[in-house]
Amino acid sequence: MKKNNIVLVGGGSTWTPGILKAMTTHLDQFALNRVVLYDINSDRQAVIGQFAEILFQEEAPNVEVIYTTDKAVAYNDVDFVFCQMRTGGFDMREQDEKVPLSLGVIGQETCGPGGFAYGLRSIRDMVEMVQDVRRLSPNAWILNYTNPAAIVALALDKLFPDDTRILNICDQPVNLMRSYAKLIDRDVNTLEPEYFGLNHFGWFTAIYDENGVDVATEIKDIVKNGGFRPVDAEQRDQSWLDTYAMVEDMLNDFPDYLPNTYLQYYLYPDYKLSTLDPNYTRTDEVRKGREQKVFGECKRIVENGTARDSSVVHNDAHGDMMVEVAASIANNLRKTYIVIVRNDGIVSNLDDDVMIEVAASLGKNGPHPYAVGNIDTFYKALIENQHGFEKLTVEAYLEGSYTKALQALTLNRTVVDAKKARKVLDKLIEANKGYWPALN
Ligand SMILES: NC(=O)c1ccc[n+]([C@@H]2O[C@H](COP(=O)([O-])OP(=O)(O)OC[C@H]3O[C@@H](n4cnc5c(N)ncnc54)[C@H](O)[C@@H]3O)[C@@H](O)[C@H]2O)c1
Ligand SMILES: O=P(O)(O)OC[C@H]1O[C@H](O[C@H]2[C@H](O)[C@@H](O)[C@@H](O)O[C@@H]2CO)[C@H](O)[C@@H](O)[C@@H]1O
Ligand SMILES: [Mn+2]
Repeated sequence: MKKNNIVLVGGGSTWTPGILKAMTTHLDQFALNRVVLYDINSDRQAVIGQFAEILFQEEAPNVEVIYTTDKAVAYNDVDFVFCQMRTGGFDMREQDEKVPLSLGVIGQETCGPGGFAYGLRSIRDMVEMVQDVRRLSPNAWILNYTNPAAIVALALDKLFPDDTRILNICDQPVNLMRSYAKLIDRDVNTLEPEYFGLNHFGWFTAIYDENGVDVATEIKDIVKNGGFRPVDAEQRDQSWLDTYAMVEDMLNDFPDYLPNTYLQYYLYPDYKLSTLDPNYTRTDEVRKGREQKVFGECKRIVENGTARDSSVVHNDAHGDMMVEVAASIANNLRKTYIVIVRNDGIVSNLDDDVMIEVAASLGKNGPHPYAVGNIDTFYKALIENQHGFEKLTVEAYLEGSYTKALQALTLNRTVVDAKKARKVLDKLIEANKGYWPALN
């Protein structure tokens, strides 16, 4: 098996220790020669980088570990880029959530105006990353997890249409699959999904077990009676438990398919707004929770010189998926993953340029998506509206267009009212000075 050189962009991310741990436990599936962590923030990078050195020294001493803030080191001779950057960090995530909430609109990092603001920040850094990687490692696979993945995917598809080695992925479908599997007491690896939609905006239409039986109805019947929880509920903050509980409402209203949890913001914007605190949002929860825990634990491990006693830095759906996706490509395993690809007829009654999220076989030539066919009016209309929002967001960025930005926000189901959209847009422009292009 080929030993891969990989770089983690956003090496100082809160998710990095879990991903590194997953790498050390998947070496038989995804062999490693060199792991580079790259971040623009040297302080964050140093903490996680020193942890990485200890982890690999203990678990895989033959793998070279480097942490750096130098792109030339990071992107040189790479086989796989795992990208998970957050332009503007948690300070700007806080603005994405609190600015809309201050004006009575949903504040969420990937949905609605928050996702719009984050998208306009992410595009610039993501484009730069692709250009840098391609200069130094023309054949590297770029596996992107950076959010808002829907907007990032659309922008990269528009700007690098011939680059067939960029793949955008979200871990939420896998996390939902793991949660369903627990609900019906099955091994998730025996289940095969059918899925369509946009990122953070899709539905499972079927889930087949190893005998070809669709178990979606069994899952829906349990969820509709309440008590749906994430597989890793004991590690979750209350807001995530509330989010999973909303799947029951969605299914009772729209029983056709199992919905992605993020649809709650688009289907029940008034109710969700009434539950959100403009002064204490998910960013506050993450900073007090995951960020402190991860950085505190990495510092403790560095002081003690061992990671062997650590239960905080563990595998999770996110890390496992990132490594398993890379393994499926590197070793041509052609396993099924839900990924984001250009539609090009997969959903027959949607435009070709929509970046859809769909199940695909993943091998050395990339994703081969499974055909979906025609989708029903309700789903088609929801997706086309949301795609309009995403497309106009990308065009607003590329053209520096205030009008397109206003159109995008007005289309979004969490906003709708154009006067509200204008107020939110103007306040977001102020908050994002230095990150966004000028919008005229
Ligand atoms: N696709 C998914 O399903 C999924 C799942 C989890 C996280 N994510 C995404 O992963 C990213 C990291 O999330 P987090 O909560 O750990 O955030 P974080 O702020 O802890 O980590 C992001 C890191 O990226 C760094 N960074 C910012 N700009 C950079 C650039 N231009 N180049 C290199 N590094 C840069 C920051 O300094 C920071 O250390 C976010 O985009 C998040 O939305 C996606
Ligand atoms: O609010 P955060 O920062 O905790 O999470 C935002 C991310 O939420 C989803 O990711 C899940 C993931 O699906 C699951 O496997 C587990 O690792 O928890 C994550 C969240 O806690 C979403 O898919 C991502 O896009 C978000 O970045
Ligand atoms: Mn996601």
